[in-house]
Amino acid sequence: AIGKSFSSNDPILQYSIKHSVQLEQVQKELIELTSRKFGNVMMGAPEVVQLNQNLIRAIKAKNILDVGLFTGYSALGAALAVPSDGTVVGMDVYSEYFDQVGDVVITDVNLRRKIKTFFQPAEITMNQLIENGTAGQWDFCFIDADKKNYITYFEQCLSLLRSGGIITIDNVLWSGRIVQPKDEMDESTRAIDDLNKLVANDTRVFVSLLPIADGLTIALKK
Ligand SMILES: C[S@@+](CC[C@H](N)C(=O)[O-])C[C@H]1O[C@@H](n2cnc3c(N)ncnc32)[C@H](O)[C@@H]1O
Repeated sequence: AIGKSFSSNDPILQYSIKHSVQLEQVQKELIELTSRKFGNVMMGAPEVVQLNQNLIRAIKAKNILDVGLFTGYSALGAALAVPSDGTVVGMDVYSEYFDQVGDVVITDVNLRRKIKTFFQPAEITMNQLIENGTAGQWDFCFIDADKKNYITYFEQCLSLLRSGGIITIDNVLWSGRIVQPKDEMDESTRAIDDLNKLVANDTRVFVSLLPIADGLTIALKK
């Protein structure tokens, strides 16, 4: 039953969603406008974003990195879960998606001001955060951008996180393509497989790989 709840009719998955996912009005509006303008293929699954929110609440996270902003669904979830002085750094190479959706539906100023956007390659933004002396000061990081840079993002997030902070990584099962023979994999599949192998053997983190949605890894920094 691997797949996002948006695109799978699996009855057990739909039962799980029906008995757990709770969306605020602003999240429903963001999903609706994203689907209408850009489709929902790139959008984070509600079950993943809500799990992120619950992890954020559990560790009392305040400072969040959102690697792959798109229209803002995962960033909005994080902004709803952090306290009023929390910050969510949203990173994307394109501003159009967020300009046309997140910025339109997130009208509550207290919510909107928590989200800071950086429209350039995420690798550059995170290098700047490291150069600015904020390594070790971030609480939670969601990696959901271009797959070929996943190992780079994992290393940067690990530098930026405090001990006890959490990284979640989306699409680690890549619609099941992850179990193909290595020589049949395309560049993205290979990059995700390389990351999965690295994380599984990484003594700097405690790890879980959950087969929910398109596969989600949870890595807790020791
Ligand atoms: C799967 S979408 C993110 C979905 C989002 N997290 C959500 O919950 O809806 C991936 C995003 O990564 C962005 N992206 C691609 N390459 C990037 C890069 N080098 N740096 C930052 N963002 C990038 C894409 O433009 C796209 O908007």
